[in-house]
Amino acid sequence: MKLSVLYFSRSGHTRDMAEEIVSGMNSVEGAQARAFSLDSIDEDFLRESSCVVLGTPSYLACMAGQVKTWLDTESGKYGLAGKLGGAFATADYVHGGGDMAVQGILTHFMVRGMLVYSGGGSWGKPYIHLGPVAISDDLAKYAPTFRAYGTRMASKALELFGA
Ligand SMILES: Cc1cc2nc3c(=O)[nH]c(=O)nc-3n(C[C@H](O)[C@H](O)[C@H](O)COP(=O)(O)O)c2cc1C
Repeated sequence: MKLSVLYFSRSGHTRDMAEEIVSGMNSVEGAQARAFSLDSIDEDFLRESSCVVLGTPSYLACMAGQVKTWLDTESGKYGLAGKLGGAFATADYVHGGGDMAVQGILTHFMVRGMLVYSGGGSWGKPYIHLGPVAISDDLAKYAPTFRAYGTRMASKALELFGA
C-alpha cells in the first residue's frame, strides 16, 4: 500500500518532520511511504496512495499560504476522495497556532471527501488529538511522536484498505 506525506517547508523543519512520519509509516509491514515537497510530487504515486498526510509550517496561526494555494488549485487533480487523510504542522511557539494550522488542512480534506483521521486519544500516549505539531527549536524531542503518528496512520490505512 502506498502512502504519501506532502509538505511545504521553507527552512526545513516541516520537511524533517515529514521524514519522521514516513519512517513510522514504513515500519508497518506492507506500507510503502514517501515524502514529497508540494513542488515536486510524484503524481502517479500520490494518485495511487491510500493515505495522504499534508504538513505545513504555522504562519500567523494558520497553514502557510502556499499550502492553502495547493489545496485550492492543485489538490483536486489527485482523486483524494475516499483516501485516509491527516495533517501535521511545525511552529515556533507552543501557543503559536499549530493546531489551527492542522485543523485548517483537515477541514479542506473533508471538503475533498477524505476520511480524516489521527487516532486521537484512542492509541494512548503519545496523545495526538488532531495531528502532531513540533516546536522548531527542539524538533528531536517531537520526532518519536511523529513516528508514532506515521505508524498509526499506516496501520489504519492497512486496516481500511488492505495491502
Ligand atoms: C511568515 C511566517 C509566519 C509565522 N507565523 C508563526 C505563527 O503564527 N506561530 C508560530 O508558532 N510560528 C510561526 N512562524 C514560524 C514557523 O511556523 C516555524 O519556524 C516553522 O517551523 C517553519 O517551518 P519550515 O522550516 O518547514 O519552513 C512563522 C514563520 C513565518 C516565516
